[in-house]
Amino acid sequence: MKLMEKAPAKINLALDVLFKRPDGYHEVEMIMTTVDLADRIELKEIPGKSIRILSHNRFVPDDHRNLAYQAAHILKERYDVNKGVSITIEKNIPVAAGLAGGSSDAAATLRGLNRLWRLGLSLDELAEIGAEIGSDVSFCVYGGTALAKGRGEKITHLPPPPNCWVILAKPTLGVSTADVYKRLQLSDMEHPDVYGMIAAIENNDYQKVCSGLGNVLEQVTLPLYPEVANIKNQMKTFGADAVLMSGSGPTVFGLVEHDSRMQRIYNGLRGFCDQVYAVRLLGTQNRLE
Ligand SMILES: C[C@](O)(CO)[C@H](O)COP(=O)(O)OP(=O)(O)OC[C@H]1O[C@@H](n2ccc(N)nc2=O)[C@H](O)[C@@H]1O
Ligand SMILES: Nc1ncnc2c1ncn2[C@@H]1O[C@H](COP(=O)(O)OP(=O)(O)OP(=O)(O)O)[C@@H](O)[C@H]1O
Repeated sequence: MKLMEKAPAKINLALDVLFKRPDGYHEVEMIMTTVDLADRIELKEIPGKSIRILSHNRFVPDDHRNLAYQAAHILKERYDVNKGVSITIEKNIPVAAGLAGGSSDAAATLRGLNRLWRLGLSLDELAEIGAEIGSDVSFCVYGGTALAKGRGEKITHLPPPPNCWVILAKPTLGVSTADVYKRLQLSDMEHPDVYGMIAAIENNDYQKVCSGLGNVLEQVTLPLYPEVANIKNQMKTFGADAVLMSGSGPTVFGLVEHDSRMQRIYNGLRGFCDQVYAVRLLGTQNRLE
């Protein structure tokens, strides 16, 4: 028996850090939403009891370091599953990009194995397990649009944002999330208006979503990697309505309403950036089948 799960990327429309916690993590308030750029996860029963990871991407680990492996391992141990599984990851989301690719693969593996192994767990239960794997995994279990608090695992669902194109551009460099958080200076920080962003989404107000975009981690990543600031500027010059770095970077996203302008920005960026995507917001939540 085998089945497929889609693992979509996320962007952060707002990302604020409130303080550093005694456990070393940072207390955050983020508005996350999924976009239509997705890895595809194939889960297949195999003889024996092992967990096998298959991927054609050389940056994706094929052992216990893979977040999808960790998801399968936790479910297997916790629910006494005496079966083997192969997890094939068709990687479409750029790696170490700030788009939660690994987290979404783990979340899709949780949803998929819940079906394959007939565990009968709810999305809330899967999201709780996801939090043990990484801060972005709980959100990725649900997908859609949400306010994420705590270290990212406390999720409040929101309606989908106004419909628009999202142009993603990733410079050819990887960023370590841990390193970015470590370098963050909490004093003199300019905070985005996270609750203003929630109101903008609830009112379906595209202009206010655009004017409210903000990410405190830009204050670390932009000076460290001038290429990211360069891509932001290019996107603005080509005509994006609003531009922001996603997560800890280095991917930059631009919002744009009109098809013709989207095409112009996409073509313009392709001139000097290898990884450019024009995708729609997904906005709505996953459901268990
Ligand atoms: C930057 C974001 O992607 C925005 O969505 C997330 O905040 C990070 O989510 P993630 O990659 O799932 O993060 P994790 O794998 O849990 O943590 C990686 C490292 O980032 C730092 N980290 C992460 C989340 C958080 N709220 N505070 C932190 O300080 C910690 O040093 C941690 O060791
Ligand atoms: N399934 C996976 N796909 C990609 N990378 C993975 C996976 N599992 C583990 N990794 C490791 O995690 C690192 C970060 O990859 P990932 O693509 O998840 O970063 P990210 O998009 O920046 O995540 P986030 O936005 O949650 O911080 C990679 O360098 C890789 O070694």
